[in-house]
Amino acid sequence: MTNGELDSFWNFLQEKFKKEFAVVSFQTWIESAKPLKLENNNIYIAVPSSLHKEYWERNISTKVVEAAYEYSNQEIVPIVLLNSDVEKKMTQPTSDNQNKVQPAESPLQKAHLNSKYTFDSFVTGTGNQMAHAAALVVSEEPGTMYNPLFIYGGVGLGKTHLMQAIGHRLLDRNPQANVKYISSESFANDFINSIQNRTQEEFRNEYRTVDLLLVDDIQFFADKEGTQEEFFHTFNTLYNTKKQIVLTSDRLPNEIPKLQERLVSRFKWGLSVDITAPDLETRTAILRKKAIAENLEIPDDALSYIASQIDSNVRELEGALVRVQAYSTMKNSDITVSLAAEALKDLKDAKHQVGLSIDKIQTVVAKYFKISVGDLKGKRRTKTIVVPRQIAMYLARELTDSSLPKIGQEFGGKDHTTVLHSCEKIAKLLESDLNIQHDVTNLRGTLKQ
Ligand SMILES: Nc1ncnc2c1ncn2[C@@H]1O[C@H](COP(=O)(O)OP(=O)(O)OP(=O)(O)O)[C@@H](O)[C@H]1O
Repeated sequence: MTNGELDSFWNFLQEKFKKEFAVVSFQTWIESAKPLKLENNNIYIAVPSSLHKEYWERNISTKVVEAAYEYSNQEIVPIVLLNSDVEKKMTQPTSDNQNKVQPAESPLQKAHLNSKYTFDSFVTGTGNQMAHAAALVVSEEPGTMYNPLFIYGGVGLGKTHLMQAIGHRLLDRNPQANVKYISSESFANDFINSIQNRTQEEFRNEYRTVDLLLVDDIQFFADKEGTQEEFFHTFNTLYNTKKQIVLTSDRLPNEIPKLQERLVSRFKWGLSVDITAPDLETRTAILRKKAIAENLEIPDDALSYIASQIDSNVRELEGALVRVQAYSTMKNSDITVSLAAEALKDLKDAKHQVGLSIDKIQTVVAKYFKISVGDLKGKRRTKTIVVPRQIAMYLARELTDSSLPKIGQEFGGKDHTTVLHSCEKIAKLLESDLNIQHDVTNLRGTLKQ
């Protein structure tokens, strides 16, 4: 597809969605969006608010990929932008477009920090007070008091947010500081690439000269011998030059399987703090802050109701808020407790589907991916089997009440931490990977029939 065909593709899309969406939804989400351009198999789409952006990314993007395929047999992936960002870009003075020098990366881009994850937007309460206090100290006196700072706890409880807040604070105080945020998986990939491309010297320079190194989800170092070896040397260099290291994990260092003893002991040199699930008051405060940031008008009793429904994961809590907001737009009515209850009903129903067994999930997933149930339960680690296995575990967690050990047992006697890792992995991929979103949506649909 070329840019010349953009308009007719957009018309095609509109006609298609008109049939699929209710009138109010169509007017709210689709009509307000504008196609900007096609480039490198991406279609750039501008939307009016961050709520629209979230809604598009969760619910519409996959449909656009499907429609594009139907229209042109091509894989076109949408990139959703905010109108305000697009306008800002357009009003920025441009001198000579032809010979334009690429603007230097901002310190935030260079550090790979999410602009939303600051101390200001972080709500403290029982469960995260100690971690918050430690993070503040580290951001003010990096490399001295608690090195490394090790933040651990369950999924979606704010570890990444807090770790990045340290990076923001350091850059606020010293914009020249060399801050680097990276997930442990990207660190491992960078390292492997550096071996393949013979660029180990650059790799080392990049990681061993930072002022603050933030490594997220360090539990994924388990089993990666070479990466652990490399990280050991990175750690030593930074530590010896009094540079700050902050690590997160879903568990304590000594509970991470196959983590070298010398790393375990180093990770314990500083301070380990945990984050536990927030209580109702904190959850309500988090929702209130998010609602204010998004300019949403939601009465306090509705906020408390939403907070009372999701008790263990702040990421899911934020998702519930978006869901309620989308539902109120669709119904064209204000948010009240009863509207919130209606909006979240499906979510609860999904968790308690009568008769849905792990067995059934395995059968459906195996059929969908054209592999056997034995493959799902087995130990083979090829990608074509590992991803379906992780998706099946994720769905078993989402759609049944089975505990992690029970799910592990049903998948050929796997450890509960393997199940946890799989669920987290898929939850993360669902945020960005359109193929996975597509597969999981299809499978949920089939399982609900
Ligand atoms: N105390 C809090 N105040 C405000 N927002 C929060 C808080 N805790 C979590 N969040 C929000 O919840 C979402 C999930 O948080 P985050 O990604 O930091 O979790 P995590 O513990 O790193 O999860 P994972 O284990 O999946 O890596 C983010 O959008 C974050 O901003």
